[in-house]
Amino acid sequence: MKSTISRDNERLVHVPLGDRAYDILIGPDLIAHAGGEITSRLKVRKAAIITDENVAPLYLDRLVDSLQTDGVETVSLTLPAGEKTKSLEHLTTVCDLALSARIERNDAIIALGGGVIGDLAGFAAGIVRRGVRFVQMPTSLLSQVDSSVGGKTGINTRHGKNLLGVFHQPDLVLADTSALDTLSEREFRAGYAEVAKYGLIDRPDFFEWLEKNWAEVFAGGPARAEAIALSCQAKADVVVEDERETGRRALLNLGHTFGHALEAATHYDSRRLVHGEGVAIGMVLAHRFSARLNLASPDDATRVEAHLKAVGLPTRISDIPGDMPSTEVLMDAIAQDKKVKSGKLTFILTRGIGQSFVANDVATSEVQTFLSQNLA
Ligand SMILES: NC(=O)c1ccc[n+]([C@@H]2O[C@H](COP(=O)([O-])OP(=O)(O)OC[C@H]3O[C@@H](n4cnc5c(N)ncnc54)[C@H](O)[C@@H]3O)[C@@H](O)[C@H]2O)c1
Ligand SMILES: O=C(O)C(=O)C[C@@H](O)[C@H](O)[C@H](O)COP(=O)(O)O
Ligand SMILES: [Zn+2]
Repeated sequence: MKSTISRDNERLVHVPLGDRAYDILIGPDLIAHAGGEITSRLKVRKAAIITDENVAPLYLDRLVDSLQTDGVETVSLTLPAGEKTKSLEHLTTVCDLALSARIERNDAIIALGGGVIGDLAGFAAGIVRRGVRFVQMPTSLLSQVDSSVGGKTGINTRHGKNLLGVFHQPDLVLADTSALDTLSEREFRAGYAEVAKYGLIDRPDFFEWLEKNWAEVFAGGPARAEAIALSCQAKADVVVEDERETGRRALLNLGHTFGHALEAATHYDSRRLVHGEGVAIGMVLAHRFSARLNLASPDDATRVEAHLKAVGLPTRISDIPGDMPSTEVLMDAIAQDKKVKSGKLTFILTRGIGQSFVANDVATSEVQTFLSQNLA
C-alpha cells in the first residue's frame, strides 16, 4: 500500500533551476512517508541509503520500511559520525556500495543525516556513473537550513576543507522537522549560526526577528518551522541566481574563510569545533574585520557577537578549547580557500547588518595583522 502524507504543517520551497529544478519539503514525520514522496516524484526502483552511526539507530529502519512499502529495493551504509568522515576513503566506500548494488542513473543515493553525510553522499551521487539521482534527507538543523540545498558536495583533504567536490543538485529534499527533537543542543546551536547568516547577508529584518524570537526557534513550533523555511528560501534565491558561484553565491560564504581555517587548524576535531561554531566565530571576525577596514561600525560587530553569544555559540577564537592556532597555520589554510583568484584573497565583508558584499583583492597583510591581533 502506498504511504500518504498529511499536508498539515508542511511547507514547500521550490528551487527553479530548469531541468535541475527540485522541491524542498519541510515538515514533521517525513521520514516515515519518504517512500511515497520519492516514488511518486522520481520513480526510482533502488536506493542506496547513506547514514551515520548516530542517525541510523534512530531513523534508518523507519526509512527502509517506508521505501520497501512503496516497492523500492534498498541497501544501506552506516558510517562513523563527524567531520572526518568527509574523506576520500569513505567516498570510495560509498561509490563501491552504489556500484555493487547496481544503482543505475535513475536510481537514487539517499543521504540520511547531517551535512557531513549529505556532502559525502552527494559527491558520490555526482560521480557514480557520472551522476545518479540524489535525495537529501537532512536530519540536523544545519543540513535542513543550508547544506541539503544548492548542490555543493565534497570532502576534505589534508590541504583543507571541501577541496574535492562537484556541484550536483539533489532531485528532492525531504526535511523531517521531527528529527530535530533528537539533535543535541550543541548541534542545534551550530545550525543556528547558518540561520543567522541569512539575516546578516541581506535580510536585516530577519536578523532583527531572530534577535527577538530565537528562544521560540530553539523551543520548536511555528517559529522554528518559519525560520527553516525562510532559510531554505533565502538560500534557494541565491543559488538560482548563481548556481556555480561565479559571483553572488559567494555571499553564502560569510564567516567561512575564517571558519574553515579554524576547522582545519583544529584538525576537524568535533570535540573542539564543529562547522557551525566555526561559522559563528568567522561571522563575528568578518564584522570586526570590516570595522577595522572602516567599512562598517564596530557597533555592528558588537551586536552580532551579542546575539550569537546569547544563544550560546562561541564568538571568539579564544572560546575554542585547547591550544590557540597560530596566525601562520590560519593564513596557510586561508590561502587554500576556493575563492582565491590569481593568488588574491576574496572575503565576504559587510557595510552593516544585512549589508554583506563580496570583496576581491583583500590584502593578505591586512588579514594577517588582523588575525594576529585576534589571537593575542
Ligand atoms: N554543501 C553545503 O552547501 C554545506 C552547507 C553548510 C555546511 N556544509 C557542511 O555540512 C557539515 C556540517 O553539517 P552538520 O552540522 O549537520 O554536521 P554533522 O553531519 O556532523 O551532524 C552533526 C551531528 O549531529 C548528529 N545528528 C544529525 N542528525 C541528528 C538527529 N536528528 N538526531 C541526533 N543526532 C543527529 C550527527 O550524527 C553528528 O554527530 C560540514 O561538513 C559542512 O562543511 C555543507
Ligand atoms: O552553499 C554555499 O554556497 C555555501 O557557501 C554554504 C556554506 O554554508 C557551506 O559551508 C559550504 O559548504 C561552503 O562552501 P565552500 O565552497 O566554501 O566549501
Ligand atoms: Zn557553512
